[in-house]
Amino acid sequence: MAQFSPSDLAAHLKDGLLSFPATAFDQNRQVDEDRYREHLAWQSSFDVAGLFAAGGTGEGFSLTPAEAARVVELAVAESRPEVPVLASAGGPTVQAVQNVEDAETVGAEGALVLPPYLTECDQEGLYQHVSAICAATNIGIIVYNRANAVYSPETVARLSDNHPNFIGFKDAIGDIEHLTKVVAKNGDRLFYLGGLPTAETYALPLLQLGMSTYSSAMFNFVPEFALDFYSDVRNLDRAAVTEKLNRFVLPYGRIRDRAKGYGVSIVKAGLKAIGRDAGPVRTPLQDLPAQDVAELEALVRQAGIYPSH
Ligand SMILES: O=C([O-])C(=O)C[C@H](O)[C@@H](O)C(=O)[O-]
Repeated sequence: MAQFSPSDLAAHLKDGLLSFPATAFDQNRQVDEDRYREHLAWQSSFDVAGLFAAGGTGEGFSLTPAEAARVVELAVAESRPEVPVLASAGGPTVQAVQNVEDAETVGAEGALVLPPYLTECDQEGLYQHVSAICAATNIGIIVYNRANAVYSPETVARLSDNHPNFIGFKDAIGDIEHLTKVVAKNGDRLFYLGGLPTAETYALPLLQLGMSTYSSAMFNFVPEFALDFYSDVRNLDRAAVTEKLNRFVLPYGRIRDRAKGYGVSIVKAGLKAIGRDAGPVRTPLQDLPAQDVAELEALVRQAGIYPSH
């Protein structure tokens, strides 16, 4: 049974940093439960507002529904009670509905709707897809505006009007005009989170648009730095944000840009670099070669942001 009502969950998440933990795999690319438990316990020991298990960085798109349910269950078991766990809902509508039903059963407080795989979709179809997901559960639902799932301001408003448990809008498109319209139309009824690859890069300008938080993939391996960065953003400390962008975030982005999909793979490389190996990624992603991992490790050390424990 969820401890947070959907509206309490939104209020809780909107003013803290959000973690998207990597899912640990063993060398056969099967979920490594022990390592995942260890990673989750470590992630939740920091002052983070929520843990999105089996999200994008958690390779939720590469998990079977049964694996996703188990990963969320493990996350719920390992997370501190004050840190809510959210699941993901992906693929076709029947699977996404299954994902949220499973998530609620294992104790998740909410779920993020990932874009459906492969097909194009228009507003009515997206509305019906998310409506079915919202109707299948009592936990809070957030949509992820990305790839083939671009929600118009009107579709977002329709979901808000018809589903009290629809609580949030996450963006990875970065279209300022679109975001302005979504926020202007939906206001405080929802909370808004940034989800572009390496969300820190955009955090300060997007705050002005109403996105008070974001999903930090790098929180996986440099949690203290990620929390300091978030605090600088919320304090509107432009000088401190710029210094941290130059010291780590932008050079990190240059390694990330070497191949498609590295936005996720580089997180596992980062975990390897700090001695908390979470194993390989699953295809279609590819792991970073050893020389890139070494470069990332050197960057973390030079930046002085190796985790303290
Ligand atoms: O679902 C996810 O893992 C994401 O939201 C993508 C990343 O967390 C992105 O925001 C990032 O790379 O910082």
